[in-house]
Amino acid sequence: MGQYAPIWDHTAAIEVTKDWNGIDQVLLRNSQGASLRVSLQGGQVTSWRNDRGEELLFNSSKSIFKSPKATRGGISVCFPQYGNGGSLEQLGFARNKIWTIEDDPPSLYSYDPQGKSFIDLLLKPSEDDLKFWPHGFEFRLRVSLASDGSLSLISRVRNINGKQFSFSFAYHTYFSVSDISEIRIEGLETLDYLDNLCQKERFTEQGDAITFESEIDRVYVSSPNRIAVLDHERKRTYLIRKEGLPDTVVWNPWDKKSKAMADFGDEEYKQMLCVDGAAIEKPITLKPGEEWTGRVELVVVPSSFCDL
Ligand SMILES: O=P(O)(O)OC[C@H]1O[C@@H](O)[C@H](O)[C@@H](O)[C@@H]1O
Repeated sequence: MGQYAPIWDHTAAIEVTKDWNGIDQVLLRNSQGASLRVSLQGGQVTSWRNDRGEELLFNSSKSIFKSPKATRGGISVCFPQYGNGGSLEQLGFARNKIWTIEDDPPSLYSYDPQGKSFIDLLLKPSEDDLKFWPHGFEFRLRVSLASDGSLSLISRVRNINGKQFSFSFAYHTYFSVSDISEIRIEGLETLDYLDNLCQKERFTEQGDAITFESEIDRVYVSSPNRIAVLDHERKRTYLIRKEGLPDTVVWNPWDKKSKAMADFGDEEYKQMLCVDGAAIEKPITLKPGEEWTGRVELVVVPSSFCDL
């Protein structure tokens, strides 16, 4: 295993290979042996491993690996729609498109690349996309792996249209957990949420942490920028730090009775939990020439070090 290198040559830590559909996927590694893999199919992060090689993201064993759809698991970028309330496919088209690698993107304000390996991806609408969503945009996604193994995603959406447009957004993140009934989420207590299981009715969270004993599908609105997912059995806590993303989606389908999900095993709900940094309640509006940035950083710490 490599030594800690304060200045990590990120280009040396990147490998591009083909997946089984012949689509490029990028493997990022850090000097400690952690890794992450991102596919040009959807810009989806399909794997994130710590320095012991343990997978931190859930991927369904029944995922249908057939382009052009996002697979069930990992982290997918939901844009320009979240949910199935709009005219587009559920969770938007960005995750079902082929992205390109951008070698020299416009520089990122306040980004410190030291010790990180990263890749820049770009999505522009095709003529076909413009028929369904007639707004010119450039979507830049930087996926980074830091020397401590943390993962960050930075999205930049620029309006290159003559008119303003609005969109909603989420990093749809399937965490791998030991057993959903043992998991707690801290940081969302006392907040209002829109309950997707009750036609988006608004409720206020009453518990002092979120725990799971049945299906949950909620959008916590105006949530804090730091949230913790505690997995006692694995003695591991996921810290979610977000910026530019006011909401947090929490979803576990439980025994999937309410949904027909062919790409999901009967018992797999026990090993997954989606917690998504998002902008849903109030869509983002961009005037011509404006750019929006939404960032999330995922850090894993031993449970005893959890500090929001
Ligand atoms: O099947 P996907 O695209 O991974 O998304 C599944 C779910 O994602 C959740 O975040 C939504 O709130 C659910 O309503 C939805 O069904």
